[in-house]
Amino acid sequence: MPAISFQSVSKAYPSPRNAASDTFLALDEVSFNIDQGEFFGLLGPNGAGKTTLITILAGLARATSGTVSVLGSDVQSDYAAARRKLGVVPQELVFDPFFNVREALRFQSGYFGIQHNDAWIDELLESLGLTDKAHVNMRVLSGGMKRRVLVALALVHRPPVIVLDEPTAGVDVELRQTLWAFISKLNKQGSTVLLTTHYLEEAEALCGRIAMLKEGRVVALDTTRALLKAASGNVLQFKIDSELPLSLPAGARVTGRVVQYPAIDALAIEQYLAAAREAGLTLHDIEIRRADLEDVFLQVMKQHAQTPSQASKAVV
Ligand SMILES: Nc1ncnc2c1ncn2[C@@H]1O[C@H](COP(=O)(O)OP(=O)(O)OP(=O)(O)O)[C@@H](O)[C@H]1O
Repeated sequence: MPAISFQSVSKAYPSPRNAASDTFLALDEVSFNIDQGEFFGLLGPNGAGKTTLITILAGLARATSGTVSVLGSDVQSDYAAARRKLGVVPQELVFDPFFNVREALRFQSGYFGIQHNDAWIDELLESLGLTDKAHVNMRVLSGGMKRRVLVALALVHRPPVIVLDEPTAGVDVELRQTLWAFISKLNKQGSTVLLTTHYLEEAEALCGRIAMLKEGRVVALDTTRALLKAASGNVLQFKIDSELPLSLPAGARVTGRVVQYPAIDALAIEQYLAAAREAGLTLHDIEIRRADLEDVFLQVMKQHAQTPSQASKAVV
């Protein structure tokens, strides 16, 4: 039995552009399974439909069509059972301002009918670096501390399936390390993890399999290893002091002073370097590296660039 199953999931919202009777498909026939024990990444650009899919998984929104189940429990028809098996860390910082941290965790335990949960609550506080905040009111915690509490709240009932929706957006390095060490430990102990993130180096390091969504459709789904292997070869990277001259070949990714060219072989690298020399460019910190998940992501998104028919994907 899969940990999570999405079968032909579609979600239509009222169209933001067109007449009131029009709808817009935020999810379009999304189907895939996540096996028990996987660390699975769900990636996609802004607006791809990741949060919509997670909201449906958490039973907080209804799919327009299709079915979703958690360890065999349908998220609609068997909501309570599915919810008990899931721990969802939401993207938004939602919390009750009247409780301190320990009270909030006890209250959440009660919601799931769990009494005497203090040993596990202590372990959660300790693992997430929250022990000295246990008696602090949620209202006065910093954003990063509130995010830690959200993780603890999601895990308070020891769910076998953990869903993290951009858990490291805007959080410091220390929390990232603490969080990933803890989540990886739970994964090694058998928990299934579904992660959405825009930090592709985190996804590359943590996830065994990855699905990429674009405009509500799955456009790539494979092991991280296979996705990286299928990417076209190497990347030539260098820094420049000036603008990139127009005479240089197209296809560069430019971030500030850093220029990156996808380079299939040595000949391609030589050609880029020759073009730079002819243009009189001074190159610094020249480096040739293997394509990483960010390169793969950009390649996949480019392959599925919006076509005119998709641009007007409104369904009347
Ligand atoms: N309640 C809603 N009503 C109408 N449209 C919505 C609603 N919620 C989301 N959408 C639209 O559905 C699409 C998918 O949004 P969603 O939030 O799922 O994307 P996402 O992949 O999570 O993006 P991000 O990376 O920015 O969090 C977007 O075009 C969004 O504007």
